[in-house]
Amino acid sequence: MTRALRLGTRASALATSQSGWVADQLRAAGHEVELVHVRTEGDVSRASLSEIGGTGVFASALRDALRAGRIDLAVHSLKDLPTAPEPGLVVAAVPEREDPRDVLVARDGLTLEGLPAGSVVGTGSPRRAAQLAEARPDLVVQDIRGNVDTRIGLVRSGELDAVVLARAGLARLGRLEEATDVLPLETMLPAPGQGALAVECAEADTELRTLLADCLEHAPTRAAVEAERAVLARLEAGCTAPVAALATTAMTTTPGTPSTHREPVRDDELTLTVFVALPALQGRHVATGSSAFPVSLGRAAAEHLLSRLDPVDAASGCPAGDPSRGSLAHGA
Ligand SMILES: NCc1[nH]cc(CCC(=O)O)c1CC(=O)O
Repeated sequence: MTRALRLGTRASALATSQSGWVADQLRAAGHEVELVHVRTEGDVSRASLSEIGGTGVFASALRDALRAGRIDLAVHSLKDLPTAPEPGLVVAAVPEREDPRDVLVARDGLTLEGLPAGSVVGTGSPRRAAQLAEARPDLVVQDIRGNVDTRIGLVRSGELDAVVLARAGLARLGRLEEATDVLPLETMLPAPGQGALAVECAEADTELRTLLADCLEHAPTRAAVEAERAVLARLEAGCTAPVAALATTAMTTTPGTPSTHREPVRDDELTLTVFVALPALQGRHVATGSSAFPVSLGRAAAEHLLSRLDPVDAASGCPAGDPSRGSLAHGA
């Protein structure tokens, strides 16, 4: 294939770095790649993620550009991608995932344990807020928005004592040394898909799909994120809730993996840990299954958690009396 590939990217530092990495991989395989900047509502709006539609705000403009044929491929943070399949488009490749853990960026090099009671920790993510409240009920969690630079700036300016960020994002920005603590998985389970990228193109572009899969696909990561996203797809129907999920195979071993997350020894086995903090359903669940059927594993884990709900409300996936509606705000 000799055509020059137009790779659509958001202008943010994180998006540019992720897209640049994918472009470099493709160029190393001998393909010509041009970066095309696309503006999205998620970059422009100062409103909270749930106010501007929750999931998908970062992806929609790139998807419009793909459908219009203005670009050939787009790179998304997998955790920002809605779970519903997008008609006409396909995730042609899921590259090998970065370390999926969250980190703390705190004043004075403090760790989560070292933060004094009453310290103010910023996050815009209900998933992170729920787990912080569990680990350190004596901290004050403050809702924040903005890109990685803005969020770290709130610590540097003294407005906040700390922020929680994805380690992968800092790594991609070359700012990992600013992390003051890597949060263990038993304290802070990441968002489904965290640390992984999705490379999307037109479903009909079979030539490009093959090229992207050959250059970029990492099968163990694909299986893991499919299991994680199947949990999300089953639980997000109708309620705004903090959901964390991480699946690993022997080939995606994460440092600091807790003993509750039984690390599989076989490549064809997937271990999935799920954390949910609905008002009526708090808990963790660990399941193991074949990596050949990741969606079944994820769905079964979600069903197991839902079976703990009141049977009347289990059908909607929402706890009794939960007034919240709309898509799940798992964007960060
Ligand atoms: N919610 C925004 C977002 N989307 C992807 C990343 C980081 C990279 C990744 O997790 O893949 C971040 C920043 C963060 O959560 O700290």
